[in-house]
Amino acid sequence: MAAQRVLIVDDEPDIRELLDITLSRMGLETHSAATLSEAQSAVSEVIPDLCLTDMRLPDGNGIHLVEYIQQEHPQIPVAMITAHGSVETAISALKAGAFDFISKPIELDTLRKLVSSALQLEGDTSRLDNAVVQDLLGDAPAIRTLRKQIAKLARSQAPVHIRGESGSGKEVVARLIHNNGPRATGNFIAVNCGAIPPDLMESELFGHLKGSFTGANADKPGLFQAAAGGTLFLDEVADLPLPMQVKLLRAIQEKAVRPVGGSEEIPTDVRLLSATHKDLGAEVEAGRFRDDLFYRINVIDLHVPSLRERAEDLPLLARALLKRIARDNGNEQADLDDSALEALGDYSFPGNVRELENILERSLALADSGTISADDLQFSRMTPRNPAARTRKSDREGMQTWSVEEAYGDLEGYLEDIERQILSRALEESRWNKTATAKLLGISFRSLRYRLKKLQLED
Ligand SMILES: Nc1ncnc2c1ncn2[C@@H]1O[C@H](COP(=O)(O)OP(=O)(O)OP(=O)(O)O)[C@@H](O)[C@H]1O
Repeated sequence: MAAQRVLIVDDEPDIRELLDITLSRMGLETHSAATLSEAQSAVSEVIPDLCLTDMRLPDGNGIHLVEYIQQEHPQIPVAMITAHGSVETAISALKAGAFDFISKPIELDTLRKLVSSALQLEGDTSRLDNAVVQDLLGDAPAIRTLRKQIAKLARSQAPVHIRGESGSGKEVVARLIHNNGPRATGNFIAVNCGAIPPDLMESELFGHLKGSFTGANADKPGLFQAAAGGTLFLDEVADLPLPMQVKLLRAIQEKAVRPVGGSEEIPTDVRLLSATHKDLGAEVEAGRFRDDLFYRINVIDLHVPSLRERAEDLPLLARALLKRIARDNGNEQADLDDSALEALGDYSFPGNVRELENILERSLALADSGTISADDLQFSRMTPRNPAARTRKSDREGMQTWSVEEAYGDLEGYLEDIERQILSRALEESRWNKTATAKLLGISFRSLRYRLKKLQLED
């Protein structure tokens, strides 16, 4: 097999030589260029399998080369060589489409790892595209764009922040980025930052040494260590307490973690993906999320559309998910009739695809035959279908606003409708945990139960 080709772009002869020797020892064929214009011609002549470029070149900068390659030969991965500590440059390179960066002075071990992982990216991408279609169901334009972004980002090592409502598929997207990239053979570790008690968080993430606190009976590695060579997915990252945000930022900056009770830092090699259903920018403005951490984890920002934003996908999703559920239950036949599809189309799905799955699972269990009809969906028990027919202005967040005129003739019904919306939103915010919902609304658990029952929101 012909050796893979690497194009080295740097105006310093010493660095070119160092890279040349190291890469040749890895069995690679090297080509070099000292300027931006030389590099652009070499890219078209050599069509390398990888390009390593310095940031500062005598006739331009490396970002231009990244952009040029993205435009002309998007299949070629580019890694940027940056000056020590210049985070801004590294981030601009990643945003422009570089798959990774390495800072000077170049550590040869890091260089070898970077090059090996970049060259593993070569291969049959049609298989990957199929996997993305299968796992991320949908045909709406926003989903098609998302698939393309996933395929591209899977090749990169850049931190990606995934935004989207609860249950919209953020974790599905994170897994696809991991599974289709060079770290696929490593672990994908997902951690829900909102679910770990704050006093255990440091030890969960970074590990602890035996005896470091009561109950620490043995050394325990943390999630960073478990994800080494793979991907760490920080779900609900907005829920990280501020002191923990400082420690996380440090771990990202130093690429090392210090276990609780330890005095030494342990190097880590993880790709960081994160997600939240909150508006992280607004959390920064409100002082609840550190802007320096935001800047580090939000290098690339992906938006997963809510089910409402892609209503045209509903029939396809419902049928495919139902098939999956039926198969898992040992049933071969399952379908939805037109009345069921119409009823689903009328519903707003605050819990998105997860809620759709739950509704279908419950309906299939209730249906007399393998075909689900509108009655089996039992929407009357849980959704305000009739009151929701009132059309009202929506505010920025999609929460409805009230108007006096609309209450005329049915004040009780109107107030109930508003209360129902508030409860649905609070339930969603608290991920359907009723204790947390009651706390959020400042009412007792009993009172919440009573209201859910009264408003037929109980499932
Ligand atoms: N496009 C999709 N195609 C197929 N299944 C999907 C899709 N989107 C979501 N799902 C399914 O919906 C459920 C919820 O998805 P996921 O856990 O990824 O959502 P999430 O946005 O991470 O939720 P949360 O904010 O609650 O963590 C999962 O069972 C997932 O398989």
